[in-house]
Amino acid sequence: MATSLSEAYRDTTLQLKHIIPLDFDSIHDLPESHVWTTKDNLLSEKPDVLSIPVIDLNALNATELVRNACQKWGMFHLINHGIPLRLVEEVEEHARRLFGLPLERKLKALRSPSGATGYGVARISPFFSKLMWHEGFTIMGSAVDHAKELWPDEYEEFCDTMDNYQKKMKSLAYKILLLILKALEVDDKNQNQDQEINCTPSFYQSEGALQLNSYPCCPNPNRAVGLAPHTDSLLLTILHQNDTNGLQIFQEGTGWVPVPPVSGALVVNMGDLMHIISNAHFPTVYHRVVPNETRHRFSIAYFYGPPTDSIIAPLSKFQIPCFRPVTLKEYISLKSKHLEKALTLLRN
Ligand SMILES: C=C1C[C@]23C[C@H]1CC[C@H]2[C@@]12CCC[C@@](C)(C(=O)O1)[C@H]2[C@@H]3C(=O)O
Ligand SMILES: O=C(O)CCC(=O)C(=O)O
Ligand SMILES: [Fe+2]
Repeated sequence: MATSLSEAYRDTTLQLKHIIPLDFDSIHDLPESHVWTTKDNLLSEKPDVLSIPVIDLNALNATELVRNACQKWGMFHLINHGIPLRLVEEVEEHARRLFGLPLERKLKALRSPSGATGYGVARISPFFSKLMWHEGFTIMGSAVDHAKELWPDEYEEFCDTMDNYQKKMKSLAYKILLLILKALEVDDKNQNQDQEINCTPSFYQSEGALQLNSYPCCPNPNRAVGLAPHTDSLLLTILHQNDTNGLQIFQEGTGWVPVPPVSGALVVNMGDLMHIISNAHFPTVYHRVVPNETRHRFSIAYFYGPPTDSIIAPLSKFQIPCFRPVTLKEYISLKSKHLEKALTLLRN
């Protein structure tokens, strides 16, 4: 039987400091464990002169807009995406309620040392010597087991909302994937011949994962990091951010560019697998989150990827593939050992 996404993420055992977040409620000064050096966090940030494009999913020229955005940024804001605002707000409210619980309650749903789901710090944490001003909650499939640990008697509404959101995200992600494949000029004729594209129905079987992120107000935001720079591993990520700045993406030659929230829009960014199938035409987005002194940031990220036994390779229209084929399972394992270097290891 194919390995599930959560099993594929279950191969490393972590130290507790790389699982248990800080008790943010009881902290008034930035602890030494969370002080990053200038080199880590103060790379110059550009003012808002550059902005990530806003694309209407129903625009007649959506394919072209997506192609340009993916080539230049690997990212765009999406409007007219069809996800009811009410549902997005409900997910955000549940996230607020969850992270608002006292630490000892949240620890009941702590991710196990070799587990993939539940409450904890970001998975990339062991790669950095300092800890992040962040707490997360990861859902793969049903959230019921962890939700029962948090709220033994009233977990159903949380689970229903998360299920509904994941279902809607999955079909939106599939629509976006088709648009991106079109942008890569995989025409319908090719689609029938192209083995990788023939995999798209199996992409639809993908489980995806949902990550609730919380970045509490930070006493010394200039010396702390919300989420350390990283790229997302799967095909694409669909992100909702509350009305609080913090997300930034790195552009070669420019530096860190802020991605302020656009009301009603969702942020779509390319992940490592899209970089591979596009034969490096689309960058995988290197991004980070900086903390805020007065505002508590929440974000909801949906990671979309094919089943873990799928083979990921540059589309066959690219005659000189710059990456070797890899199964998603193998890629997850490479990434958990080598982080950003995983992609380089696949270069032909
Ligand atoms: C399906 C995914 C995608 C994961 C791992 C797993 C569940 C949690 C996701 C994140 C969320 C936070 C950033 C990241 C880098 C992390 O540390 O955990 C993401 C990672 C990835 O995109 O690699
Ligand atoms: O909070 C954010 O905007 C970023 C979240 C993120 O990068 C992630 O969950 O992978
Ligand atoms: Fe990310």
